[in-house]
Amino acid sequence: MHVLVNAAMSVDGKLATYRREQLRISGDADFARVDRRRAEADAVVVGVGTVLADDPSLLRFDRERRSEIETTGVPARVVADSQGRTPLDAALFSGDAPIYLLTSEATPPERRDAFRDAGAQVIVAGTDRVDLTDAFDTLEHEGIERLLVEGGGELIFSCFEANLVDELSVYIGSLIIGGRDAPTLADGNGFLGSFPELTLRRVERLDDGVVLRWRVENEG
Ligand SMILES: NC(=O)C1=CN([C@@H]2O[C@H](COP(=O)(O)OP(=O)(O)OC[C@H]3O[C@@H](n4cnc5c(N)ncnc54)[C@H](OP(=O)(O)O)[C@@H]3O)[C@@H](O)[C@H]2O)C=CC1
Ligand SMILES: Nc1nc(O)c(N)c(N[C@@H]2O[C@H](COP(=O)(O)O)[C@@H](O)[C@H]2O)n1
Repeated sequence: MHVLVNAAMSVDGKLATYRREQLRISGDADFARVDRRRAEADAVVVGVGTVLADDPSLLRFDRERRSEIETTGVPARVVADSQGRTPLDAALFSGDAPIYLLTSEATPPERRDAFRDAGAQVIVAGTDRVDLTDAFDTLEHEGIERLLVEGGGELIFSCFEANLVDELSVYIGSLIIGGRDAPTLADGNGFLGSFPELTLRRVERLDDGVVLRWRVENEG
């Protein structure tokens, strides 16, 4: 499986304000670039924090790009949600794209059934928190080869921590958001001593910002 993390952040590294409300950081050209990345993906994944904050549908993608790469259908939508906090009326449950709920044993069986009834395929990996390595393996067995991780900061950190990321692209918008409690590109507990190693591959000016793309030098 190839895992690309893509997000938009301010100059000071924030994904949103301290209120954790959805914020438009990308300009039109960058949103068009994101649509192309989604079109190239088999699935797009977000954390439940993003679902609760943004209620994304994740259905926007460049259909022409998708047909150019001869991929049919709609990219699947995936949520990492250890305790089953995703609302059953979330926008993710609308539309035809397949939905995967990655969860843990902490979600009661009846709640898992409710997600199935709402149309999701439920993947249980981990005891208290989603074990992303196991969950991504299961997605791969389901035929997902190209996975786009959109955030937020907690999920992105965990993907790096589990050594699951192959590429990172970040749009840096020309604004300062500030706030010690605002989500950043990689939150979690933070690394100490051993940091993920990145190689800068591309720098592109877009809208009033810049897109940077790195390859991640994974261990092993
Ligand atoms: N600018 C941008 O490009 C983007 C911005 N955002 C913004 O980011 C903010 C949300 O980010 P954030 O609060 O970090 O939330 P996330 O979307 O990263 O979701 C985090 C939650 O996911 C659940 N989760 C399940 N398994 C794992 C795991 N293994 N590792 C980490 N998390 C896991 C956890 O909740 P639980 O334990 O209950 O399962 C956790 O609290 C919003 O403000 C949103 O607008 C989001 C995406 C892109
Ligand atoms: N690339 C990017 N730039 C921004 O400025 C953003 N706010 C986001 N947010 C992500 O897009 C999701 C919403 O997508 P849809 O409206 O459903 O198409 C949101 O949940 C974040 O993951 N991304």
